[in-house]
Amino acid sequence: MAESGRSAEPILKLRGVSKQFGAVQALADIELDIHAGEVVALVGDNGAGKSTLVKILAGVHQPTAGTIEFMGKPVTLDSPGKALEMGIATVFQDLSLCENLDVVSNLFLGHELSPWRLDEVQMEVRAWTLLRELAARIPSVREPVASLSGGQRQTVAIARSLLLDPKIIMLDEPTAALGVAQTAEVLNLIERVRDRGLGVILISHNMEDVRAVADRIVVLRLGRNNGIFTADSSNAELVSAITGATENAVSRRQARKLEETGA
Ligand SMILES: Nc1ncnc2c1ncn2[C@@H]1O[C@H](COP(=O)(O)OP(=O)(O)OP(=O)(O)O)[C@@H](O)[C@H]1O
Repeated sequence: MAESGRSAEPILKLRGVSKQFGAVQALADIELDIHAGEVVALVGDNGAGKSTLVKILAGVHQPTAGTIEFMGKPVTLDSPGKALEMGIATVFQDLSLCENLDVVSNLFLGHELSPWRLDEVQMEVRAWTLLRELAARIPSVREPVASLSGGQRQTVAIARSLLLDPKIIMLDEPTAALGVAQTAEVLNLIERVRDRGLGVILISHNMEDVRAVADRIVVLRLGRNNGIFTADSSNAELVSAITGATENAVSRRQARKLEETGA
């Protein structure tokens, strides 16, 4: 649970954040810190409150209680535009890409460099530069998005968010439905985004992916914080924090292994 000796103030700090939908308490008393240059995985079972938390940070939902501080100041994220403007970008699972448009057009959709005279060359150069910096494997920026793989689409969606120069990027299940190679591509990309100094919030059900890139793993259970872990934590510890059960298939397998090795 230690914060690995980090001295810098978090970019994003949530304290006592709660959200009620009528009689349903979706989130209760949530604490979350996100620092520059770290990947924080947000994990939890179905209904744990991950989506609700993401939507609060994306300005879609307003919390019913609690405070959100961004760069040391209390803020109100009362619309998606406000969150983006402040520097919190979200890549939702649907990616919101235009299939028939090419990569450059998708990257600059809605924020073309010059609204009066679209400078195609400038946009293309900027697109290439960014994708090269991210070591993204996109065959051509003039390729329509429809012909790209799942991993490449995720890359385009992430790159598009980066053009707004955010401080925090939230990725909602970025590797869901991706194959092994494409997943590796997206995980590499997440590391590059972290190396650019952004705080990354990764929502994922896949513990292997989470362990591969996350600096900290924040577990939510039934709308509450249920522990903060690192990639070194055992699978059994994580599973029991997620499910609330200390006795489960993973812990039994682990106990058997320990017995066999005599450790
Ligand atoms: N708009 C809403 N109206 C009423 N209840 C809601 C609403 N959104 C979420 N909830 C409830 O809040 C709780 C948390 O849901 P949430 O979708 O945030 O969980 P989750 O961790 O994202 O789950 P999943 O992995 O299934 O998406 C659930 O009990 C859910 O039914």
